[in-house]
Amino acid sequence: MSSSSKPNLPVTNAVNGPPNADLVRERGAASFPVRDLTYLVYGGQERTEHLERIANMVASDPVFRKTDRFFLSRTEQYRRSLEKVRHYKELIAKHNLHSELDQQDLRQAIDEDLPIGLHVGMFIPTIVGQGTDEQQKKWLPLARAYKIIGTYAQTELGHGSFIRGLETVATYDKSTQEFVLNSPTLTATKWWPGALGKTSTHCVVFARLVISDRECGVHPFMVQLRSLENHEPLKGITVGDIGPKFAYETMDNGFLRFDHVRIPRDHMLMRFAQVAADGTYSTPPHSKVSYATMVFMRAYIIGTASSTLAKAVTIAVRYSCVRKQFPLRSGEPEQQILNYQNQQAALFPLLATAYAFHFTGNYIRQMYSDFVRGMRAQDFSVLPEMHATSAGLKSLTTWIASAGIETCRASCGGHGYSKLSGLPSLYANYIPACTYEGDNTVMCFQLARYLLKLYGKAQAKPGLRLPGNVSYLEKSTLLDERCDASTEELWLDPARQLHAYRNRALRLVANCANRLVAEMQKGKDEVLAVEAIKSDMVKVAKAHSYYVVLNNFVNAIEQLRASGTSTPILRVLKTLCDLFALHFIQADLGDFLEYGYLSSLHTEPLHAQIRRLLEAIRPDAVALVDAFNFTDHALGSALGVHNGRVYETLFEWAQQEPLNKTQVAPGYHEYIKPFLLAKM
Ligand SMILES: CC(C)(COP(=O)(O)OP(=O)(O)OC[C@H]1O[C@@H](n2cnc3c(N)ncnc32)[C@H](O)[C@@H]1OP(=O)(O)O)[C@@H](O)C(=O)NCCC(=O)NCCSC(=O)CCCCCCCCCCCCCCC(=O)O
Ligand SMILES: Cc1cc2nc3c(=O)[nH]c(=O)nc-3n(C[C@H](O)[C@H](O)[C@H](O)COP(=O)(O)OP(=O)(O)OC[C@H]3O[C@@H](n4cnc5c(N)ncnc54)[C@H](O)[C@@H]3O)c2cc1C
Repeated sequence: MSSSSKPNLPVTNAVNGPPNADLVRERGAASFPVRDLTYLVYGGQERTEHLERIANMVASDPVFRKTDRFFLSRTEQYRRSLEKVRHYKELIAKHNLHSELDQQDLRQAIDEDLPIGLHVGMFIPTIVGQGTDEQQKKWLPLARAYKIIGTYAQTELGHGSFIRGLETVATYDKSTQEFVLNSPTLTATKWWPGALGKTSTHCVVFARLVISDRECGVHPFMVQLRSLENHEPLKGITVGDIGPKFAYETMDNGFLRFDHVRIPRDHMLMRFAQVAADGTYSTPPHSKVSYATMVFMRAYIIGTASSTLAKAVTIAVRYSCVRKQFPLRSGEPEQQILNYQNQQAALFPLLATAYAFHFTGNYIRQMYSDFVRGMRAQDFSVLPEMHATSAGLKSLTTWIASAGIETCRASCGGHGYSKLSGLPSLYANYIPACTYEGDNTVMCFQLARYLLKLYGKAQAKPGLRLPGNVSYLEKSTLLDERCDASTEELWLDPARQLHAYRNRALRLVANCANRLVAEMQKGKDEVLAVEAIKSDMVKVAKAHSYYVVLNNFVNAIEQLRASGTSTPILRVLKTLCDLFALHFIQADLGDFLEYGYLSSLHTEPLHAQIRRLLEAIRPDAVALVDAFNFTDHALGSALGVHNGRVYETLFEWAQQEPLNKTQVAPGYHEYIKPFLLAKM
């Protein structure tokens, strides 16, 4: 079956001409209507078409071009991203894109780490989440109109993960009703906040509140950094860019120091904790409520893992259909490299994962909006589950997506190493997601700690009912159960797949809990006992998060079946879900073998079934990446162009290399000529 209708996307940046014949053939052979899968991914036909209109507008606008980015200096890249911000604002006005969703769609289509990312992603959400109604009334209209530009300044030179260790101080001065912000040490310098260095006029600063020598913990404060007239830093403020990074060149990550800077009392964001004029402090209803913006951002990051990985896979799969190496037998035509099993084994599990993470993103969005609804009604009961689940999923998804991009790059051979493939910058710009918004390992401890607590409670109180995704912790009898998937067919049963993931997670939690007790029996207190099981805690968090991802994928397919989704789409999603489930068992086989859950009786059919799934996906591979519907602009890759004119595009883009501006190399006269022409 061919696609039901053609995607309405322009082929920008790629070299025009007849499309690559192999890609055309692959597209014609898809077993499902590609367009319908696109609608499913983006939430329906109307929404897809709306996104396409915005994507087309961006892709055809020269201000948003990306093809020159590799040839610009850091400063030029920063300037270009500011130019894009200005143009983004012009387009909002010109096309009446005043809703938040429209603006988000436009930013996503621009597809660059713009220096307003923190403004919309953390500054505004912190005002919304932590500001009183009056504070919101004062700052939100200014922020939304970009009359002020803000960021989120929490991390310091000396501390990032350990928030309670932050050193910036906000001392309340009752006599003037002001807070005095100060950076008492070098390590108190704010360091890393995006757009802090050169762009922001304001920021939310996290500082330890001190009232009459009493420490009241870390709280958020609104601080103006730069003049709104001439952008000069205000008195007492030292601010600048932190210098070269692994990538992320368009973003001015910054440093910031305060020398006794005074701000009015109503500049502390006081929705949950308050300081009265006389210095009376009212504690927040939950001690971690001021961390809520981070939870929001982690949920957002989980949502973007799918699209980022999907981009890398789209590039690698399309290229692998165009690229040919070796005939199988002499005299035969050369093979598309995607026909090789090893290439499929590298790329198809990542394709399956990109779809799996799509449903994880939907799940966490839903969980987050339930949590916000609760918070508005002063109900913080969901916070621990929300925090733990998002911390674990943020870690698992960003780790897999980062490693996956690199796998895609390596799968493109030499051309993958060219920046023109788009993959090196995709990787370099994405990997900090494993660090920012909570170092992944540190985040895993949070989830593991939550699971260990619940497991302990369930052990102590048989019959206790735990919430959905963690309810397996109640069932210690599960530990005695073994896998019974002794045929290839049985491995396709979602109940058996989920059983394996649940069993592994429970085993690791139980094992960790036992080790904790054993360490304490050896004489360690709880703190030191936890230190002795930390690497196991990371495994626990990952195992649980894998289970959550698979459970959501399985549930999503069931819901789609119930809502009448067509058989060809259900079939292909089920194949992807199976591959996701079986691949990650294969990848962590040791976990399952170690406790005798699996034996070679099960592993042989497991491996065989995975090979069959790779074969089943092969004819649909191009259609499955096409369904993500990326424009050439979004991919920014000569290897991933929709029309498959890979070599033509690579050749043309390489001509832009500044070294090619002259036939004779710069430096020839000084450095090459002397030895070439030297007498022997
Ligand atoms: C969690 C910590 C590691 C530890 O915190 P503490 O030391 O304070 O706590 P304890 O370990 O003692 O735990 C006590 C207790 O509290 C629980 N807890 C902890 N945190 C939370 C929480 N958040 N919610 C609920 N509960 C919490 C904990 O579990 C314990 O419970 P029990 O006692 O019951 O066991 C903490 O210190 C921490 O979070 N550290 C990590 C620091 C961090 O994440 N920093 C982030 C800085 S900001 C940043 O990095 C920004 C990066 C942004 C990068 C740019 C992104 C791209 C821009 C995109 C823009 C998107 C725009 C949006 C889209 C668009 O519109 O375009
Ligand atoms: C590109 C980028 C953008 C950023 N943007 C912002 C921003 O806008 N605003 C902002 O405030 N911050 C920002 N940050 C900072 C970021 O949030 C922190 O770097 C991050 O939270 C990690 O903290 P850290 O640097 O202190 O790491 P560290 O905690 O020093 O981690 C170093 C190592 O120590 C390990 N470790 C730490 N604690 C423990 C422990 N208790 N037990 C065992 N191991 C441990 C970690 O696992 C890691 O391997 C950004 C960072 C980057 C890279």
